[in-house]
Amino acid sequence: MLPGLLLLAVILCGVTISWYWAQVLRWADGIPRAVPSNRWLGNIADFFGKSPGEVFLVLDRHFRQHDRLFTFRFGPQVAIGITHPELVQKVLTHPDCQAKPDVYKVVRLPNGLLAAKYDIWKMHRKTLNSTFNARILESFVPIFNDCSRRLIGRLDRYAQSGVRCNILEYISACTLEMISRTSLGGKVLERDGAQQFIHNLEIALKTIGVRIFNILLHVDFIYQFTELYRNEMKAIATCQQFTRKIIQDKREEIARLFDERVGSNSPSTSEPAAVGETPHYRKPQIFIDQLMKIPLTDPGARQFSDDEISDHIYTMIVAGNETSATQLAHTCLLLAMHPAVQAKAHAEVSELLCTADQEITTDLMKELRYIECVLKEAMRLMPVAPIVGRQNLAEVVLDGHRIPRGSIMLFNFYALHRRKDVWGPTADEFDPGRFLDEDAGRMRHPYAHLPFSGGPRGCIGYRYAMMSLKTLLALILKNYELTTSVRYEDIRYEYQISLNLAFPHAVQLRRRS
Ligand code: HEM
Repeated sequence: MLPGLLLLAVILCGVTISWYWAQVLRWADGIPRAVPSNRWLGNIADFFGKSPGEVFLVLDRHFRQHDRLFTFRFGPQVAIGITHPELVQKVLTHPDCQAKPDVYKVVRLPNGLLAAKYDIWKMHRKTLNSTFNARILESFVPIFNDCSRRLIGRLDRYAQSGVRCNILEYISACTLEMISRTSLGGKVLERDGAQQFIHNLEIALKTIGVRIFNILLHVDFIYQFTELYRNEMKAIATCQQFTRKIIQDKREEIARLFDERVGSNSPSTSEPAAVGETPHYRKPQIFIDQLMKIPLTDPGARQFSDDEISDHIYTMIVAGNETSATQLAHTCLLLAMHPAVQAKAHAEVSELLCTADQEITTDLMKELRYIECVLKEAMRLMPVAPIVGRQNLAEVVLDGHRIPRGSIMLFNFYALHRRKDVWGPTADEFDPGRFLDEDAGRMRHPYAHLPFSGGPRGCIGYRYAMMSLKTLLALILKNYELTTSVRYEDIRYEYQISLNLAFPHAVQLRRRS
């Protein structure tokens, strides 16, 4: 009798839950579904037990199979894949779709732009936009040049020995130096504890990459019992000790400068030139200084706390270093695989740069048009941040479907960048020339090429990235010819914190005379 009643209770529960799910998810019924999909589990089987690289391939397949939008189901949780440039634009620019899904919390920087909740993000983004203006970025040009030259020096031993080199390792060290110097100051890597800081930063970044692809580790209760968690906490504590000291020193320095200035009434060398003079900063406008001076330069803005400053600095490092380094390493590999394109890019650099040690100024960067096309094309084919997510804070209507508040929307820029209806039959080929064709550019949908995402929550550092990467690529090509034995058709991906390769970026370097 009792087992019979229990069975009946289980069946009733199952039917009730099933009915309830069906009611809750009714809004999604008219939207095409990713298949195969199980009635109860949805698409979980498609993702379960797969490596991050395999998850990426599954996502790519689903996004390519749907022209406009579709749903994934993970049990009762629904995510909407947005595939058509028109809808991508609508969502990314929609004022009610600027929040991020919960998964971003693994970044652990609640005040940083990348992962902040909508209200915090809105307030901070408005203030931080000014710290990336054209004049401030121009003040970083000497740092971009200096770091790029140091990279060229470090690569020289590979050119001399002819040994293959994993160019990503060297580029990563260089972009970390750039971002550290522009966000924390010129001498930051000479401070006590700098090597430990770099080492622990790498641990913290790798942890984000591991955790983000393991759904079980998203549950804080489970994660806190793992060794990964303990290592992450130790790494974060060491990094924070390092930056806290810098913040403290900076606060004292700024207070001292302010007192001196009030006393002597003299202008600071780091202030912009007076009206009528060339608008140009005489020394790099370091990010941490900008954050601390905000209440001085904008009396309406409130002062950031130490925690907020720390989160903003780490966010710039997390969002800016690995992405820039990996993107440039992909570009170098693509150029090594395509000698004719490399020759054309080198010809442009040779024409514009008379000597190997000529400074790459902002004016010169504007003239490096083909180099820009090469970078854009590499970002199209191998975008390092291909999957991003948004959550809507109010109902939105997409293609006539009412998407309820709190839904998760996913974008796959890798699939978007290879749509044949946008990019033509050669969509999978590496052809930077397609960005030179202005007519074709005008015809193309503005949201068909989104390596930096788009809308108000797109990358704040895209101009910084383009300037630093142009400088690096121009100097690499001026000094070296790149070759590789890796074939374009053999490219396989691994997904870490960014879209990486399943094998090293192995290139051979030959010094150009
Ligand atoms: C090739 C280099 C880069 C690529 C491909 C890239 C790409 C992206 C993408 C796709 C997003 C949107 C992420 C999302 O919505 O989840 C993003 C956001 C962001 N990026 Fe970049 N990025 C690059 C370099 C940089 C640099 C150099 C910095 C800083 C110096 C930076 C700082 C940020 C920040 C702070 C955000 C969050 C913006 C917000 O939510 O308001 N990025 N980036």
